[in-house]
Parts: sequence; structure tokens; C-alpha cells
Amino acid sequence: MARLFSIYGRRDVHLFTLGVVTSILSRFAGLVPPLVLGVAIDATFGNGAAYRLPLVPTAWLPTEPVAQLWLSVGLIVGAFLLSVVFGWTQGVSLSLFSNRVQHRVRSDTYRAMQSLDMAFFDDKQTGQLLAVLGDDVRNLKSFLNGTVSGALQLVVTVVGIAALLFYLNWQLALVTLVAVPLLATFTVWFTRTVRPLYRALRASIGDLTGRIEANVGGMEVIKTANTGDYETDRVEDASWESYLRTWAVVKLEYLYQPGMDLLAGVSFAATFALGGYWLVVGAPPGFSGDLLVGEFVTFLFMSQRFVDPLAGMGRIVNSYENARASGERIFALQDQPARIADREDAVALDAVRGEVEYDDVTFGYGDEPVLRNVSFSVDPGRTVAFVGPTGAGKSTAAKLLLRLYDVDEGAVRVDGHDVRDVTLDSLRDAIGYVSQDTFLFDGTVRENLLYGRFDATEAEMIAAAEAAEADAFVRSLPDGYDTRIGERGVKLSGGQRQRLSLARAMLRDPAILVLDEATSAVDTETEAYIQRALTDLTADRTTVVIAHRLSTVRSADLIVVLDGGRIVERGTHDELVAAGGLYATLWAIQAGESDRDALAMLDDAGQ
Ligand SMILES: Nc1ncnc2c1ncn2[C@@H]1O[C@H](COP(=O)(O)OP(=O)(O)OP(=O)(O)O)[C@@H](O)[C@H]1O
Repeated sequence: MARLFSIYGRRDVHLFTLGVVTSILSRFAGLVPPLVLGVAIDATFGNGAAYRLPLVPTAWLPTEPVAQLWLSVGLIVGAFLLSVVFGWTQGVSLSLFSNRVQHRVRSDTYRAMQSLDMAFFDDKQTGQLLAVLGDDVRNLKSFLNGTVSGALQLVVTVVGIAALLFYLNWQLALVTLVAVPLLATFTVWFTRTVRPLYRALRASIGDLTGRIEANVGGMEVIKTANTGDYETDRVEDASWESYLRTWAVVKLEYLYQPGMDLLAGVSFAATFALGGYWLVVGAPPGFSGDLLVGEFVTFLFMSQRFVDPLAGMGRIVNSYENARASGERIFALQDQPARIADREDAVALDAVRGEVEYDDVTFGYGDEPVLRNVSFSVDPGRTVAFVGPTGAGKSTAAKLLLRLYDVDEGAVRVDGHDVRDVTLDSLRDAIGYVSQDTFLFDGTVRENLLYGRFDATEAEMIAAAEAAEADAFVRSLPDGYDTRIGERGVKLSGGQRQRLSLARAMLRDPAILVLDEATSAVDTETEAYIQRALTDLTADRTTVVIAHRLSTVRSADLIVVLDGGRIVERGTHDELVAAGGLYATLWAIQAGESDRDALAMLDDAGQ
């Protein structure tokens, strides 16, 4: 919390101070009317007592009843007005303060998260990160907005009222104030008991939301697997669980609130009984001195004013604990070290020629290596293809070039520079990447194409789309380049998505192009078109192709065959077919010549 204030609150500390001060003043102003009412009853309306106000010299106060009346009216109206003005100022300044802090915390946390490694995102669930940037940041805001001022108001109200009651009649004050520790103890008990129930409630709501989120995402699978009833039951179970948890909390709340009212009522009744007796009969046993009617009225008003702030104590404690836990999660995310970041002496890759070299690279996502001792090099403008069975490590090898992960041993070099020695911006600017799962943003075709090259001209965009064989189908969409394509591009076919993401990569005109299964989701005819396009597109740039369909990599300058993370063969298509190894087997199967022998060869190779 201290960190929150010192980093994010400092710039608007004036707003915070203003909010806190006015919140206290508005509480004080709220105490004036009952006090003045009591004084007026005793001095002006009957008893003839002296018109006295705390902290004001008696000599300044009028002795004439009419003057006293107008003074009382003036004070009451003034106090109401001040209370409104202070209350308004408090609301506006604390709202401004907390919303500004929220904005800064959110932006900073997102920035920190954005710079984290892919390995971090591999381990995290999306929901968890959304919760940090959403709920946790909001928790902090509501703590700063309501809770801080609420806590101060509570203290001010209780201390202020207690002081006033003692000033008026310390003996009766003791009776009235007995309720305060009782109310406070009851509140602490409630807060402690309800806390684990709340936690369970939040967890059950999290489960329910997670379940619905997952189901919406997997709607197609649910429908095609015909598991609609099963999923409906599961949602129903999660919903019922959340109902039970909610009910556990609500039950306790319905014990607490009447309990507080009852305690306050007992205190009120005790004050009323004792004070009434005092007025009618005289000082009760153990009490001495006088009590005036007006004082008594003030007492009764004030004793009612303890209840609300004390009842709010539970919320204050809860909100504080929530905010503290949220603060811890936010700062844990902010403090997460980004291992893949620019070195201090990182240089920018300039005028990239496109020479790529893997030098004895070993890498694993966990302890087990996924790539072992991988070495090869590609001259500028040439094409290298990674092929091999599924899970062999082809995509992983490509990701190391973009430095989405860092190698464990060895080095990946571009133009002779270790990718760890150059700035990430310049490295990734030099490489166009079309991944296995093409991701498109919800937006128009145009927005998606210009992503990463926001300054491209219309002509450049269309040229890229044409090169990727996408222009024709885009023009046939209802709004052409301005057609919205839905979340993740759901309104397009797989092949269309792939061509758009190819066009997007082309628009950046990178020196190196990485195509991960770039033609996997298209029909044979489209593939032929894309192949034609690729022949032009890859002509003068280094290209790394990963493909299952070997026909697409036939013309590569170098084919690297990976199996189990190792390079088992390398060469051109013709060389590898002639060599009769794993590649030749895969080729035989794909070329439609598969027979028992080919599959048996694959079995022998351990696949
Ligand atoms: N983010 C990740 N975290 C942990 N392990 C991973 C991750 N990505 C891939 N792997 C593992 O690394 C191995 C190689 O995966 P990779 O995606 O590189 O294979 P691939 O040859 O491209 O496979 P495919 O042809 O099926 O796409 C696999 O065993 C996979 O389970």
C-alpha cells in the first residue's frame, strides 16, 4: 500500500489531501445541527439556560431569544450547506484521485506484462492475467476511493461524537458509549467469520465464469461432440455451487445487520431510560448533577449516529484486505523480471542482409531439451525448410530466431550478430512471421493488414494483398477492405485467414520471412496460388519454411530434417530422396506411394 501511494499517488497527493480533509470536515459539519438543536431547546425555547456552544466564547453569543433562534437557524443551514459542499468536494477529489491512480497502475502493469517472455504466458492462464488487470486494479481503486475516506470518517465520527457527548454530560456519555466497543467487537467477529466464506464465494464465481468462458470459446467442439447436455449440467452445477456459497454469506449478513441494529437500539433505549428518569425524577443512583432536555435530545440524536459508520467497519476491513491482496498480485506482475530484454549494450540490426546461422543450439521449454545441438546456416536470400514428424521441434526452432525464447546453449545469429546482442525491436522488425495459428484481431481487413506497418499506403497494402493472393477474395467481401472479420477472424475461412496474415507479413517487407505451416489450411488450388506468390516473395529474402506438405518445400535451398529435436538429415530435396532416409520415407508417403513398407520404415525410425 505504501508503495502504491509513493509511486502512483504522489503526483495527485493534493487531490487526496483535499478529499480526506473535506471528508472529515463534512462529518464535523454533520454534527452541528443536533448540537445546535439541543442548545436551542435549553436556552431559546424554554429552560432559560445560557446559550453555550463548544469552542465558542460565551461573550460572542447573543442573549436575546430571537437572536439566538436566528443564530441557530443560521448555524443549522450553514452546517447543512457546508456538509453538502464538503461532501461534494470529497467525492469529486477522491474519485479523480482514485481513477487517475487506477489508470496509471493499469497502464504500468500492462506495459510490464507486455515485455514479459513468451515462457511466462505459456505458464499463465488468460483468466488470471485478466483478473490482475481488471479486478485487482479495480479493487485498488475502490479502496482509494471509498475505503480510505470511510476509515477516516469512522475515526472522526466516533472520536468527535464521543468528545461532544463527554462535553455535554460525561456520565450519560459513558452509558451511551458502552455500545461502541460492543458494536466494534460484533463487527470484528462478523468480518472474521465472513472472510473465508467470501473467499469461497469468489472462488466459486471464478469457476463459474471460467466454465462459461471456456464453453463459449469451445462452442463448436461442444456442438459437434454433442456434449451440450453434459456442459449444461456442468454449468448448472457450478451455478448451484455459487448459489450455496452466496447463501452462506447472505445468511451471516442477515444475522449481522439486525444484530447491529439491536445493539444500537439497546444503547438508545438505555440512554433514553436513564436520561428520561434523570429529567423526570432526578439523577439516577450513582449519577449526579443536572441534565437538560436539549442535552438529552442531542444525546439521543448522536447515539444513533454511531451505528452506520461502525457497521461500515466490516466493509472497510474487507476492502483493505482485498486491496492488499490485489496490490500484492499487481506488484508481483510488475516485478516479474523480463529475461528476454535488450542488453544494455544491445546494438540495432541495420540494413539486414538476412544471413541466418544456428550454432550448436540446444533448447528446452522445461528441463527436457526440445532441440539438441542444432547447427546450420543459410545465406542471404536463400530458403531453408524445416521438416520432420510432428513434435520434432520445427516451430520451436523458428521461434528461437525471433527470440521468443532464448537458447540454453549455443547461439542463433543474424548477419553474424547473436540475437541476444541486438535490440529486440530491430530483430523483430527484420523478420516477418506467419505462425501456425494465424491470429487476426477483431476489426477490418484493412486494420489487420496494416498491423505493424501503420504508415503503409493504400497501394502498398493492395500490392501485398495481391502478392499473397488475397486481394481477389477481399474485394468479394461485403465491404471489401473495410469488412469486419470478427473475433480472431472467425468470419473468414482458414485459407483466407492465412493469406491475410501472409499479406500482413509481406507488407512489412522483412529481410527474413518465417512461414510456419503457412499453407496448411488452404485447398490444393489456393496452395498452388500461394506457392506461386511465395516464389516471388521469397526470391530475394531469406526464408525459413516449416511445412508438413513436403511439396511446398521441394525447391528449398536447404532442407533440415528434424526428429526428436536433432537434425537427422540435411540437403536438397533430390539429395535427401536419393539418400533414402526419413525424408525419403515421408516423401514416399506423401507422394501417395505409401504402402506397408513405407509405414514400417517409419516405425523402424521410432515414429
Ligand atoms: N510453449 C511450450 N511449452 C512447453 N513445451 C512446448 C511448448 N511448445 C512446444 N512444446 C513442446 O516442444 C516440442 C516441439 O514442439 P514444436 O511445436 O516445436 O514441434 P513441431 O515440430 O513444430 O510440431 P508440429 O509439426 O506438430 O507443429 C513438443 O514436444 C511440444 O510438446
